[in-house]
Amino acid sequence: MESKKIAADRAVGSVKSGMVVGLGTGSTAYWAIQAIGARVKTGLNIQAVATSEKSEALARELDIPIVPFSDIDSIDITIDGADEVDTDLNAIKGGGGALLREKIVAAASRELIIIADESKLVQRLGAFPLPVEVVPFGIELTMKKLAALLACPLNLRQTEDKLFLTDNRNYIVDCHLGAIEDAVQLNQALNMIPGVVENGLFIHMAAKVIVGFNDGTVRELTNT
Ligand SMILES: O=C[C@H](O)[C@H](O)[C@H](O)COP(=O)(O)O
Repeated sequence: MESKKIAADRAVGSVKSGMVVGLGTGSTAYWAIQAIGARVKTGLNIQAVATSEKSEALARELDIPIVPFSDIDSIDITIDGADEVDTDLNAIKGGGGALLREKIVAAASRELIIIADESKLVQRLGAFPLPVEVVPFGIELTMKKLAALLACPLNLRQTEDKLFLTDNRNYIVDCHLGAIEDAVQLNQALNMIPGVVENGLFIHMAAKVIVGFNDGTVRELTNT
């Protein structure tokens, strides 16, 4: 918990009054939303958009002003977690199923900051199963296309005895790829399959990765 929180606290230092802020999803983004909430209570004046129903509910509890997308032109900064991140600042996201909304918000953001504890840092992406969001219609056909492309074990995500549903009422297929050779090509190939809405590869999207370590230190990774 502490290493997630220190990364989140460092990232929230970049949030300034007047900004439109994208709120990420997950147990690391939770700490960023808490830190933003604490600053709102002491006068930080921002507008926010959320990447999941859960993060929106948390933000509202903390009195962070959530605005509809129709009220904003762009997003100044988004702070979000990741399931894996490499030293080129590429990431796998979607362990919590929020990848589609997260990618839409990240793509509309001037700056995406990924926050993570040290366990998320990897040399090569792919040990974490890549989440792919698919529409329920024709799921069997879409999974056959995924199997043909990936040739790896696929899991249609379940929670208890039910299929997991995203906030967009879609399914998640977790793809057990192992080390990904060419993430750019894979990202494109996955999104070409009809029925696939989006996948959890965030390639060349993050401007900065902030990593919290168990010894209490924080490291910032940038591409510059
Ligand atoms: O769908 C969930 C998101 O992509 C999360 O940001 C990601 O799974 C990391 O979550 P956590 O910070 O809980 O490990």
